[in-house]
Amino acid sequence: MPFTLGQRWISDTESELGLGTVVAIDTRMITLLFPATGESRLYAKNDSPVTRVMFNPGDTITSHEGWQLEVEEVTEENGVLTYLGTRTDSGEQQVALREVMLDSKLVFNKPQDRLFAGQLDRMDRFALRYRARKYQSEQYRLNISGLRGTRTSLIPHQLHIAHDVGRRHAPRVLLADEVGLGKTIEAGMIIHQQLLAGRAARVLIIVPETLQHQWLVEMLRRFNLRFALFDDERYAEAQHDSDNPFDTEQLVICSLDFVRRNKQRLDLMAEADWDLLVVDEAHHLAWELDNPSREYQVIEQLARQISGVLLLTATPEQLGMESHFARLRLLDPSRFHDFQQFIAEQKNYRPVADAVAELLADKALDQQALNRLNDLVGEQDIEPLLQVANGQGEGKNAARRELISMLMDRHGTSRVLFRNTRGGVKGFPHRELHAIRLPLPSQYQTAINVSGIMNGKKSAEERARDMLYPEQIYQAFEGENGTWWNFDPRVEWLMGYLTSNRQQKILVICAKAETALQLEQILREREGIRAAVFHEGLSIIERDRAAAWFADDEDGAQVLLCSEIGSEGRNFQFASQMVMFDLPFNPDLLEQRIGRLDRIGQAHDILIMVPYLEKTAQSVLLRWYHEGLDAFEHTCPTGRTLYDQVYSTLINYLAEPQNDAGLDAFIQECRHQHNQIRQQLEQGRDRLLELNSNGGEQAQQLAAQIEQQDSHIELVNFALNLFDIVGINQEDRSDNLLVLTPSDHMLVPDFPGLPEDGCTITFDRNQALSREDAQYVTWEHPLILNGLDLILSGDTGSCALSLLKNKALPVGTLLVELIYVVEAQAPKHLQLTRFLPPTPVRLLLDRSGNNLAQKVEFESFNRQLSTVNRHTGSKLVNAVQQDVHQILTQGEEQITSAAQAIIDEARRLADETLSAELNRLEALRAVNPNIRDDEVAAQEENREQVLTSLNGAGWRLDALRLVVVTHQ
Ligand SMILES: Nc1ncnc2c1ncn2[C@@H]1O[C@H](COP(=O)(O)OP(=O)(O)OP(=O)(O)O)[C@@H](O)[C@H]1O
Repeated sequence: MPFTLGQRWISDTESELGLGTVVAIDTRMITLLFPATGESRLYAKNDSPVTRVMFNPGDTITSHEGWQLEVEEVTEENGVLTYLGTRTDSGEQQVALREVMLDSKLVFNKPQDRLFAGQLDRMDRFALRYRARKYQSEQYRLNISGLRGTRTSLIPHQLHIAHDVGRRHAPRVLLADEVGLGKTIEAGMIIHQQLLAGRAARVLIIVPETLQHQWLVEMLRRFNLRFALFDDERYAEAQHDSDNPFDTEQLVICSLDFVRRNKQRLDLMAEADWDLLVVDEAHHLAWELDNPSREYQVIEQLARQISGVLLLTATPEQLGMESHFARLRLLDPSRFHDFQQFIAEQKNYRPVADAVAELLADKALDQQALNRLNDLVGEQDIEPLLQVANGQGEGKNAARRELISMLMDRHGTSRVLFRNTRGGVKGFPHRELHAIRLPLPSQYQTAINVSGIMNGKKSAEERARDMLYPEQIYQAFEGENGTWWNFDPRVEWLMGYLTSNRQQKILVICAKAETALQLEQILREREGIRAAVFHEGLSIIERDRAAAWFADDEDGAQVLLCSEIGSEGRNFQFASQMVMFDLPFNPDLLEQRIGRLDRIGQAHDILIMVPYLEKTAQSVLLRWYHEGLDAFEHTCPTGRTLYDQVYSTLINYLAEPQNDAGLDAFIQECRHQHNQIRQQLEQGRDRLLELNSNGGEQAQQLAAQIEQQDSHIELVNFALNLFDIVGINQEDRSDNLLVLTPSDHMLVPDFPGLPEDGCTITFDRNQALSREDAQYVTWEHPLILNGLDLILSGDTGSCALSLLKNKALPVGTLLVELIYVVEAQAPKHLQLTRFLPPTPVRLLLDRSGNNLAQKVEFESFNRQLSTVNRHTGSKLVNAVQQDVHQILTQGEEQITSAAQAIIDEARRLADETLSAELNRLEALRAVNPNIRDDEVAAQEENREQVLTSLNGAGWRLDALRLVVVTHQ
C-alpha cells in the first residue's frame, strides 16, 4: 500500500507506541511519528512491519480532543481518509474527522480491531485462551469447587462439613469433632471456600497463644492462605499505617490473650468489618448466668458484629452444660435464650434418633413407625415419600435419605453443631494403658500428713488439688532443699523407660511447668537424655522451637516434656508413646492430653504409660478414669456429665485418699452409670449428631468425586502450556515433581504466586501430602488462578491467523473461528458463576455464514493448523478484510440465539435452585428455631439479586482466528 503524508499506521511489533502518522517519505524509507509517546521510527518502504489503520462504518472512533464519532461514511482524498458521522456527546450529525486528527493513544482491545490493526498473536496463545475459557467455565459449574484445592487427604466427614457449611451465607456453627479429627482442617476448608466464592473477604482467627504459629503454618501449607499474625509489636507497627490497624490486613490471626488485654484494641477489632470470625479451643469461653468470663464477653462483642462465626472445640461440654449452651448462644442469641428449654430439648432426641435408625435399618416400616415419622416431620405431607421409602422400587434408598434429612433439619441442633466421633469415623489405632504402681516415699507421706493438719481450713477441692501433686506439697515445706526428684520413684522409672526406648519419640506430660523443668534438668544431667520443654513460661517462639526440635526426625529431641498447656491443639502424632507423669484434674483434660497422639495421621497403636504412687490421690484418680470411665483406652463422652454428678464424692476421695472406704463400690457405680449414659447418648443425641456430622454415603461420594477429578490429565496439560506461554521455566524432577523458575522473557515481570527463586510443584495429592516443600497445584492454586486471570483479563491470544493445509478444499478458502463469551456482571458474593460462569461459545463460519463448529471439534482442528509469519499474516488479513467484516456480521446474528439460550437456561437453573432453597428454609423455620430470620431474608434477597443480574447478562466477542486454506 503506498504511503502518503498524514496517513495513520500502527507498528505490528510495538503496538504500545499507539497510532503513528507518516511525517516524511523518501525514495526507500518512510518516517512515522508516534505522538502519544513522542517517538519516531524509520521504516523501509517495502516490507515494513506496520499496518494501515482504517475504520469502517459502524465503528466508534476518538478524536485527539477526546470526543467520539460513530462512523457512517469514509471518504478518501489522495490516499488520506476522512470519517463522517455523528458525535456521540452532542448528537451533532455529518461531522467530519480527518484521520490525522485521530487520538494517538489508540489501543485495540476488541479482537476484530486488533486483527485489522495487524496485531496478530501466536496461534498457541489463541488455543490457550480458548481452553482457559472452557476449563474455567467447567470448573465453576462443578459442585466440588472450593474443596479440591487443599493439601489434605480426602476424609469424608471433613468434606461433608466443609461442603455443607462452606456454601452457607454467613455460617455460624460450632465445630465440635472429638480431639484430633480435623477441626482446624474443616475450618480451613470452610474459609478457603468462602474466600474463593467471594462470600467472605476478611477473616479473623483467634486462638490460644500456643497455637498461633501452628495455625499460621497450617493455613499457608494446606490452603495457600497467607495470614498475618498480630501481636503487640505488629499492632504497634500497623498503627502507623492506618487509624484502625486491623484494616491493614485481610486475613489475621491473633491470640485470645492479645484481644482480651486491651479494651480499645478490642473495640477497633470489632469495628474492622470482618466477614468471618474463627475461635479455636472455644471451651475457654466460660459462662455462668450473671457471671460471664472476660474471654466470653470479648468473643460475644465480636460475634455480635461479625456475620460469620466458627467456634471450634473438641470438648464442648468441658465447662459444663451452661457454658456449652452459652457458646451456642454466641452463634444465635435469639434461638438459645433459655437454658432450661435447651436442657429439655436435649432429652427429646431419642424418638428422632429411633426414627432415623429405623430408616437406616433398611427394614419395612410398620404402621407405628410411619405414624411416628408423620408426627416428627409435622407440617409437610410426606405420604408419597413414605410409600416409596416403604416399597421395593428404585427410589427407596433416595426416599429414605430424604426422610432422614428432613428429620435432621427439623430437630435438634444439627444445623449449628457438628460433632464427629472416633466411633463414627473409624480406622483409628488402639490405645493401651500401662499403669505402673510405685511405692509412696516416706518423705511424701510425712509432708502429706503435715499439710493435712495445716490445711484444715481449705475446701475439699483445694485439698484434692494439693493432694494430686505430692512433690509440690513436699517442696512447699522444704523450699530450695526440696529435691524431691532424688527419692520420687517415678523419676527413676521415667529414666529407665526413656533410656530403654532411646529410638522412640516420647511425649511426657505433667500438670505443672515446674515439674517439667525439673525433670528436664534431671534427665539431661543424669542420663544425657535430649528433652525439649514446653510450658507457659516460655515465649511463643521458644515454644514453637521446642515443638519443632521434638518433631525433628534426625537431630531432634527424644522427649518433649510439657506442662498442661502443651496438651491442647498440638500435633504430635509422629510419636506413639506418652507418659503421664501425673494425671490432670478432669476427664476433658485427660482426653486433650491423649489427643496429642491419637489424631488423624497416627500410624501406630498408642501406649499410655502412667507411673503412679500408691495410696495417693493419683491412684484414686487413675482408678476412677480407667475403671469408672474407661477414659484412657477409649474416648469418654460421659466424662463431663459423670464428673458433675459425682463431683463431691470424688473430691472427698481425692482430698483424703487414705480413707478409701466405699471406693470400690463408688467406682463400680460410676462404671454402671457410664455404661448407661453412653448407651443413651449412642441412641439419642450423639447418634443423631453423628449421623448428621459424618455425611454418610453422600460424603463418601463427594470424596470419590474429588479423587476422580484429581487424576484428570487436562489440568496438567493446561498448566504446562500456561507456564510455557507465561515464560516460566519448567524442569522435570523424578517422582511427579516439577521445578518452576521465572525466565527472562516473562509475559509479566512478576508473576503472582511464583517466588523469585522459583518453587517445586506437584499435581499429585499423595506426593503433596508427603513432600511439604512442594506446592500442590490444582485448579484452585494461585498459580493457576492468577494465570487464568492474566490470560483472560488481557489480550493474550485474542486474535490469530493460521493456515490449514487441506487439498480437499480450494486454496484461499476462508474460515473464521469466533469465540464469544456469554456472561453477566455481578458482585462476587452473589456467586453468579454457579449458574452462569463466563461461558465460551465457539462458531466456525465459512464465507456463506455456515457454522461448522459442531462438525469440526476444536482440538482436532487445532492440530491440523499451522502458523504463519506476522508479515504474511498482515498481508492476508488485508486481502480478506471485506469478507471478514461480512462474516462477523453473520456471527453476530448467530450468537444471539445461542447466547440467549444459555442465559435462559441459567435463569431457569438459578430460579429452580434458589427457590427450592428458600422454600426449604421457610418450611424449616416453621418447625426448627435454629433457622435464623436473617438467613431467610438474605436468601430471599440473594435470589432476587441473582435473577436481576441474570436479566442483564450479555455476550461479547472474546477472541477470533482466521483460517486460510493452502495446499503447500
Ligand atoms: N484431611 C486431612 N489431611 C491430612 N492431614 C489431616 C487431615 N485432617 C487432619 N489432619 C491432620 O490431623 C491432625 C489433627 O487435625 P486438626 O489439628 O485439624 O484436629 P483438631 O480436631 O483441630 O484437633 P484438636 O482437637 O486437638 O484441636 C493434624 O496434624 C492435621 O494436620
